[in-house]
Amino acid sequence: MTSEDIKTHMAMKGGEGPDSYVQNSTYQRGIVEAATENINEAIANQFDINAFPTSPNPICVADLGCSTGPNTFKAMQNIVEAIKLKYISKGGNSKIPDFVVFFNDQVSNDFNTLFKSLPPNRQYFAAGVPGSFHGLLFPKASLHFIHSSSAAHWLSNIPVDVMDEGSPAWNKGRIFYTNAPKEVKDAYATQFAKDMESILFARAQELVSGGLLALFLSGIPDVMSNSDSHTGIEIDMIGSCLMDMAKVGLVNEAKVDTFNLPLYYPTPKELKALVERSEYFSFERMAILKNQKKHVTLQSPSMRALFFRALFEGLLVKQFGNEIIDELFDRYTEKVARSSFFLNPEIDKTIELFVLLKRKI
Ligand SMILES: C[S@@+](CC[C@H](N)C(=O)[O-])C[C@H]1O[C@@H](n2cnc3c(N)ncnc32)[C@H](O)[C@@H]1O
Ligand SMILES: [Mg+2]
Repeated sequence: MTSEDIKTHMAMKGGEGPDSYVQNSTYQRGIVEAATENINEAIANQFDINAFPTSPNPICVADLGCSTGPNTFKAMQNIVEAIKLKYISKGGNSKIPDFVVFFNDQVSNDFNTLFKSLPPNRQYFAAGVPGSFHGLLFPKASLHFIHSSSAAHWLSNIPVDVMDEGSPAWNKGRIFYTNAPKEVKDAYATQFAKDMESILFARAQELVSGGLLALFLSGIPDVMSNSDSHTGIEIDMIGSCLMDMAKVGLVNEAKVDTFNLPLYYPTPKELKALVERSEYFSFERMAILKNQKKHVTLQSPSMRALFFRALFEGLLVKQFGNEIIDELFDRYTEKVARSSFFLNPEIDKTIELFVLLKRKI
């Protein structure tokens, strides 16, 4: 899996069918809902409307890794409403500006589905921006507020060592770093650190002075080993289903060895250290959100299978072909149903991290 493969195959399952992201993203919706309060506070306390010359210039907002909807619409509506409210309450006689919302995702994202379902009564002009958020996406100093939810923990690349048979970080027989040797986890952590640096560098160019960057991403608590993470175990189980299939000749084992998922779950401490390193931003706030939705929305093993299928199908098809996907997720559903963690929600240690950064003057 090269970085080019990731770019072109990572997008969530398009369309609006039963296994699409649109139909299987209530979990991520829970994060957007839990974030509302943090966003409102950030805009009320840290968004300085007097610093931005508006009218006739619009306020520009971007959502990075927006996917196909509908969660992005809810997030963007909330941001626009909160900024408008600020103009009404604090702006004196100044006119409420126009708003432009830029919806960003990888080129392989199903933007047609996104555009078709844009809310008809939206209070903003909408545009799609294709490309990776690890690079520059917008002109210099053109954005006032950048938001990203459930996306910044996706990596741009698989660390080379993880795919190198001669390295101690060679990830044989697994597709993720959960339950892998420490070297695998460390290689993933290094890649995440690099990617975060690229994200911050690019955003620093694009934001106006005083502009805000609000990132929401999945993580694990500070005191915990990665194998305790429920999410990690569940992803690991996709790998173990693939290995079962390799044993009976349904997939090529070498392909499992070289396949690895481009995701990393940082701890709050780790993330804080990385963002504080940036010379362009002041660190405003960090919080841990509680997503109430996982166990409400993913009640059955088959719903969990659909959840992961909507996320990973593109990458899995690229590596293993389309023919194995139904069988893989049938096996996965059975494995989840038999596993003890499924019955015990307490094992789920995944947390949602929020960081708020402000572009320095
Ligand atoms: C789980 S979805 C989240 C979608 C939406 N933000 C939500 O909350 O429902 C993650 C999205 O991030 C996108 N993504 C991941 N890495 C990206 C990158 N480097 N550049 C642009 N989009 C990326 C994926 O394509 C996917 O659509
Ligand atoms: Mg592997």
